[in-house]
Amino acid sequence: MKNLTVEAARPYQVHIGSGVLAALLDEYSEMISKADRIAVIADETVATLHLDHLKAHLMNSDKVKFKVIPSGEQAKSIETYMDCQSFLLEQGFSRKSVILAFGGGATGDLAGFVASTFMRGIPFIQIPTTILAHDSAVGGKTAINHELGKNMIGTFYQPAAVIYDTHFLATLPEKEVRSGMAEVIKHAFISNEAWLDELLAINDFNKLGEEELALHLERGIAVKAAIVEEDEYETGVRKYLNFGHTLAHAIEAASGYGKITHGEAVAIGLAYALYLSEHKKFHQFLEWGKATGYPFDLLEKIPFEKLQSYMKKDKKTADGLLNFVLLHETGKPYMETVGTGQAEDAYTTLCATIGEMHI
Ligand SMILES: NC(=O)c1ccc[n+]([C@@H]2O[C@H](COP(=O)([O-])OP(=O)(O)OC[C@H]3O[C@@H](n4cnc5c(N)ncnc54)[C@H](O)[C@@H]3O)[C@@H](O)[C@H]2O)c1
Ligand SMILES: O=C(O)C(=O)C[C@@H](O)[C@H](O)[C@H](O)COP(=O)(O)O
Ligand SMILES: [Zn+2]
Repeated sequence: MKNLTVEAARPYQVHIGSGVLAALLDEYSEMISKADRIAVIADETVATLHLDHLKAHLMNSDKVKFKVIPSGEQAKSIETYMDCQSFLLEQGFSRKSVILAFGGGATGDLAGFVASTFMRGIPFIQIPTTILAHDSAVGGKTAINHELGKNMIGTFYQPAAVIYDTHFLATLPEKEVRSGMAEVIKHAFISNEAWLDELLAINDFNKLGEEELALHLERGIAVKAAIVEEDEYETGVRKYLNFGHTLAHAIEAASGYGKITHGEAVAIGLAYALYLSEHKKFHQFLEWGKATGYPFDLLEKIPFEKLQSYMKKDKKTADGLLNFVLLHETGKPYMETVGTGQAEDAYTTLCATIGEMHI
């Protein structure tokens, strides 16, 4: 098992390894057993596949209550948020209670937001179950979506711990593996060329061994943790973690939340940002995306005007100007304001390139 401390204002540990859940629940048993109530918030799919396993290692007590929420982006709705708050109130939760977020990034973002606002904040532990959640479970961004923009309502609220048992990843469908690997390669692009080259050499995610995957997740977590430690509240360098996201979030909102996975949208956003950066690996990244099955062709199905209206509401936008994370080179991100004309030209060229490459 690997352990990493995130030195945020309130430091916490990220534990990662295969089959580590039981030992770690034991490690946090004092915090959990001291709570007057414990809510396990799990999405439907994860509950069906893995809740029995979690239950087997959790204390068997009436204090533990289970709240099953819809799978995917539907979890990040105001309705699910209010449903969870009502559940906590009805079940007698108090300021001495704890929440366990059991699922992928959608569950973690929702449960974190619930925890950060219930009675002005109670502790929560992230128990992530997706590859993508190596990113979402660390760093303390919580959120729900608004029809006008992704993650528009949320807080910065760090978890008390992250218990990442990679055993759960075995049941992920291929689409979700692909989605998660987009955030892994994002972390590589903003940090390390040699690691990036290793990832670009993968042409079939099915061939990724468990140990190899765990190594990539650990590297991604280390990159994220270092940036969060430097800039927890995103006044500066934390924006670099948003590489590819200005367009990605616009695609997710414009196509309807959940129609395309977050990671698939991020992959398209990365291609766009690489083009704008005139990055030497732009074409290589498109080839990699083609081999590994990212749906780049979805981009041309959404008119630029629609994307632009969402991008103008991006959290990095100021005074109506589009601000993108770009790369001088791998590992050297910077912020750049891009004019509407240039943004539209880049969209048109990217769509044409994707068309020519038949992806
Ligand atoms: N807070 C952050 O810093 C941050 C970072 C990145 C992404 N995000 C957010 O995270 C969300 C995406 O996270 P995600 O990709 O984990 O999505 P998700 O939570 O929607 O999970 C994806 C799908 O996989 C299923 N699933 C989860 N674990 C499974 C398992 N072990 N086996 C089989 N199926 C499983 C889920 O039920 C869901 O249908 C987005 O909303 C994104 O905005 C947040
Ligand atoms: O942790 C961060 O900071 C990130 O930007 C990580 C992103 O991968 C993630 O999708 C995040 O939720 C985006 O945040 P937002 O502030 O742009 O909504
Ligand atoms: Zn993301």
